[in-house]
Amino acid sequence: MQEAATSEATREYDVIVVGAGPVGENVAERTRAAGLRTVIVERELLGGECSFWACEPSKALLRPVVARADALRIPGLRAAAAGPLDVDAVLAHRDRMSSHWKDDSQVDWLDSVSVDLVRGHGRLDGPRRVAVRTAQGDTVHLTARHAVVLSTGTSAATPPIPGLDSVRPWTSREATTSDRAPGRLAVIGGGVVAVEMATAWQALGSQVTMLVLEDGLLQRMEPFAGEMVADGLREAGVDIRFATSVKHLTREGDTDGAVHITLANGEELEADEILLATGRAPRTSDVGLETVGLTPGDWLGVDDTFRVTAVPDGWLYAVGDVNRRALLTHQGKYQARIAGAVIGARAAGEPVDDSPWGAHAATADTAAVPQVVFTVPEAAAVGLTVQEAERTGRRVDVVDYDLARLAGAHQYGEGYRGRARMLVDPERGTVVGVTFVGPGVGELLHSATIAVAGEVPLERLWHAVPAFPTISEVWLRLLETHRG
Ligand SMILES: Cc1cc2nc3c(=O)[nH]c(=O)nc-3n(C[C@H](O)[C@H](O)[C@H](O)COP(=O)(O)OP(=O)(O)OC[C@H]3O[C@@H](n4cnc5c(N)ncnc54)[C@H](O)[C@@H]3O)c2cc1C
Ligand SMILES: NC(=O)c1ccc[n+]([C@@H]2O[C@H](COP(=O)([O-])OP(=O)(O)OC[C@H]3O[C@@H](n4cnc5c(N)ncnc54)[C@H](O)[C@@H]3O)[C@@H](O)[C@H]2O)c1
Repeated sequence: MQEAATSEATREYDVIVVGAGPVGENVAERTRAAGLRTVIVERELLGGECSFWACEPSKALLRPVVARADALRIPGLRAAAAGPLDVDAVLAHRDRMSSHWKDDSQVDWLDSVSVDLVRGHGRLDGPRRVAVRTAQGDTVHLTARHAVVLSTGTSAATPPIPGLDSVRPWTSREATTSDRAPGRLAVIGGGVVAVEMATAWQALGSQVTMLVLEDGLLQRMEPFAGEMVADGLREAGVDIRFATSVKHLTREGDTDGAVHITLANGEELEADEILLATGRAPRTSDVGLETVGLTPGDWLGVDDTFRVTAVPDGWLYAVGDVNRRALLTHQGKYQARIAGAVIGARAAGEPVDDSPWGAHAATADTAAVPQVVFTVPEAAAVGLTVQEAERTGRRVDVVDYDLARLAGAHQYGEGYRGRARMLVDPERGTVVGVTFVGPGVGELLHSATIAVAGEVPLERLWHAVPAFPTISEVWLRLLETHRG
């Protein structure tokens, strides 16, 4: 399909998707595959945050760091890997993995799946209507027969710290795209962006200081994950300050002077750049929510089929980061597959199966969300943590295992350190949560996701034999430990 030319006439589609990040692209592909005429609206680059300012560039920065840490554990390879990273080569690799911030291949793909594209800023303009302001200043009016989908994602949240604007802080965008390592980088936050970007820039030559409100990292995971990731960061030279809040910021001079950071406890420190890694805010402040009775700037609450619950008649859907169910690309794409199918079924007058684990309900959003944190060591988790089980009053058996005892871990690298935790529902005899921390565990996570989402009985898991000598033998050890 060609990019649409602008005109004042209203164009009618079956489905309008606003926001062509990974989620919007997948919704559009699915509704088109269901036979619905679909248009997608994008104001920046097709591929969204994930492709250009988040997952892809950040993982490209981290892969050499993680690979080098692995190589340093291997006899015969250690000496070869002992030197510093080739920073220019890493940054060039990051640029390639971000397609040099061009979306031509995405445009070709959209074309190949027969979805129309309108470039510009989309806003709701009353029920089933979207007005797109193009870069040329024209307005394209669109109307939808069946559904409008908002998949506008999130941007970095900015905390109310006095002086913040005047220091021009880095957000995740600058942290993933910078073409140089600042001499001193201060990071505010202790979540996923903070630990990943601290890992990357420390290895690329910055002296990183983390300023963390809480007394641990990665608060949504099991506490041992944050502890082991903190150990790894400290060993790499990162200065982590827990229970620390920033009171005031100033920057010397106009552009590249030092940032002065005053902490609430009165301490002062300096940095060349300061990164805000303090969570995300929904991109809903300028998408016309007020024209359909919603409040601009709010997250969009949805049911399990992604209909926005506060809007009558079921024509408005919100999919991906913007509904706040799980701020992850793979989970957003799962939501997109479900949303595409349900919009298709409703348009065709077919029955909707929104029962738990049905074709049209995103049950995994609440039962089995996997996440890998790409640090040294990696942290990977799916399903419940002990804290979540306690909060929701769910009884669980907790089974722990030290990964260093596995033959596969010894083969993986000398001095391997890692931990695993499995949560079992004692009544049903199924796994409801798993956390792994250690080198290489990211690739192990899907086995846990299958166990949790598949509700595989422990008796049957006993027959799933892990290969020797791999780290996946942890499954056997966890089951043996549970049996006593
Ligand atoms: C540094 C970082 C690293 C991350 N790493 C990972 C990772 O390794 N794995 C993982 O699973 N997740 C990761 N994430 C999370 C991941 O980036 C998001 O979950 C994902 O991008 C959400 O996709 P989305 O399509 O919902 O939104 P987005 O990717 O934000 O896309 C939304 C799109 O909508 C467009 N848009 C917004 N408003 C309008 C409008 N009014 N009109 C037209 N277009 C509009 C935007 O331009 C954008 O293209 C990371 C996030 C960050 C910040
Ligand atoms: N590998 C991955 O899967 C990956 C990588 C990066 C990001 N992400 C996704 O992106 C999302 C955003 O990540 P994030 O790290 O920005 O958010 P987060 O919610 O994980 O962490 C936010 C951190 O900021 C701190 N914070 C919040 N307000 C603050 C304030 N006023 N002052 C000081 N600290 C403050 C919090 O205490 C917390 O430590 C995550 O939900 C995650 O799902 C995923």
